[in-house]
Amino acid sequence: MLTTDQMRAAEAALFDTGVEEWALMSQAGHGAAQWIARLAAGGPVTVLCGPGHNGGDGYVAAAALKARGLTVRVVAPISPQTDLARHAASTFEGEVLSDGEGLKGTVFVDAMFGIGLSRPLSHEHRALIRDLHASHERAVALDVPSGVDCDTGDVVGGEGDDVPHYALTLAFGAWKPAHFSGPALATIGAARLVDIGVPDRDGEMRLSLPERIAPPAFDAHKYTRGLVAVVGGAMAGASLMASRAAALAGAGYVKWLSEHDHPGHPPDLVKDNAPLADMLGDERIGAVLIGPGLGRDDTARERLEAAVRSGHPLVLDADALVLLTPEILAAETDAPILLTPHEGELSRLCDAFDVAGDTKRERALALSQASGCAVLAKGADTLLASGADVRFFPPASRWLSVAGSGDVLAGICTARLAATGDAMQAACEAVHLHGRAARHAGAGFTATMLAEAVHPALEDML
Ligand SMILES: NC(=O)C1=CN([C@@H]2O[C@H](COP(=O)(O)OP(=O)(O)OC[C@H]3O[C@@H](n4cnc5c(N)ncnc54)[C@H](O)[C@@H]3O)[C@@H](O)[C@H]2O)[C@@H](O)CC1
Ligand SMILES: [K+]
Repeated sequence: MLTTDQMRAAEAALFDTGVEEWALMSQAGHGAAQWIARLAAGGPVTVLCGPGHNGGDGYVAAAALKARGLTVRVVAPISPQTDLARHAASTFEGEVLSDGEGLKGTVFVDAMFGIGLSRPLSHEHRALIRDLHASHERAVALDVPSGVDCDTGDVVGGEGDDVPHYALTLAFGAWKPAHFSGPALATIGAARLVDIGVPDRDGEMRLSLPERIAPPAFDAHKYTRGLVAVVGGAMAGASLMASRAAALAGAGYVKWLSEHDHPGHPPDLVKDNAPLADMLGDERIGAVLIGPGLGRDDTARERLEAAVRSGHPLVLDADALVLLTPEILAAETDAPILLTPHEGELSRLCDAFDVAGDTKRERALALSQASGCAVLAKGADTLLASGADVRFFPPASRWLSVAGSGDVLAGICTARLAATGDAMQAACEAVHLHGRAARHAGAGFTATMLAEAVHPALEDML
């Protein structure tokens, strides 16, 4: 995944090796045409071409679609402004209109602006896009929906609903942050990457895709598979649900360290209510979760301090994130710590650690660097920051926006942390397991149902 500046640098590096600009544009346009042809299924296509190279890609796609025998019209409210874009336009031998008056068709292709967008869309351009969107059955955006800032996913000078919804967005050469984060997520639709020959380097920002989870080793026993300790608090239900999710996410043994009882306590979950510091002294513990249902009073703070002092790998969620301060973390050892804040908790933590950022990515990175912890910033556009690295995730089921969903995720994170010993790997595996579990749980599920669905999700990922 590349920012606009990194994308331009990657292209420049390719040109330095002798690759022609036209070769890139040609690959982008032809690659796009293949996708558009599928969506058009023989129906008419209208391509809205802008003045720059995004428009150039549009002309190339239009010519390729026409060569396939489709009816293709180009709408170009601004003529091409560079030699390359003019050359691309010259390859399209069909009808070029200056407005979209009365046009109807199957697919509307938005090739107005890409990474070169430099100011808000004019009212005329916004209206043109809206009208073409309405008069076609499906819409495809080339690189990004026009009007979206590639680096942030913000709508430049507008709100999320100023940009219509696209069935498909075709990213050229590399993902941009806008494809997986920010308000643009509501408009992007399915995102697909079109290869234009930009090499895949091991960059700091990447899209995380599900990888196989390692099954237990042949000589595994419950402790080597991961002993998870879930610290409970005043509201026992939340930590109980997290314990259940941890157990189904592959932990060998889950201990519920709770002073309170709960009627839903299953027989296969060991509960221990000896003094917390004693219980956390168990060397065999692979990872500790604290936060769900913890409470925010002095007792809760003492339990959090004991968990941090224990030196075990940690997942801090919910109330633990409300209580956390740099002073509490000062007791930290070298053990990995994963913070799992939602947007409100992330803001609070940024205040507590005295860091700031314009975007969620920048805030999560700043918090990770200030705290030394990995930061899994949850939400519709979940992302993970660790040191300088950022991982984005494909969008998950919207039904995950239910109370207790975060407790389940925290439980899964802790099981994976106990199994892998690596906060970044654990968080990536957990996000995919959580998303997969939501698919198994279907629609309108509760958090308890989601926790149970972690079981078939794990099987999918083996
Ligand atoms: N360099 C290349 O050869 C390649 C370029 N590619 C395509 O080229 C795009 C980037 O091309 P450009 O750098 O030309 O940028 P764009 O085509 O995104 O837009 C730049 C043009 O739009 C104008 N503009 C920007 N914002 C405007 C606004 N709000 N209202 C009116 N005019 C506005 C600028 O003055 C400029 O003429 C990528 O998104 C991608 O689609 C890729 O296909 C890869 C290859
Ligand atoms: K576009």
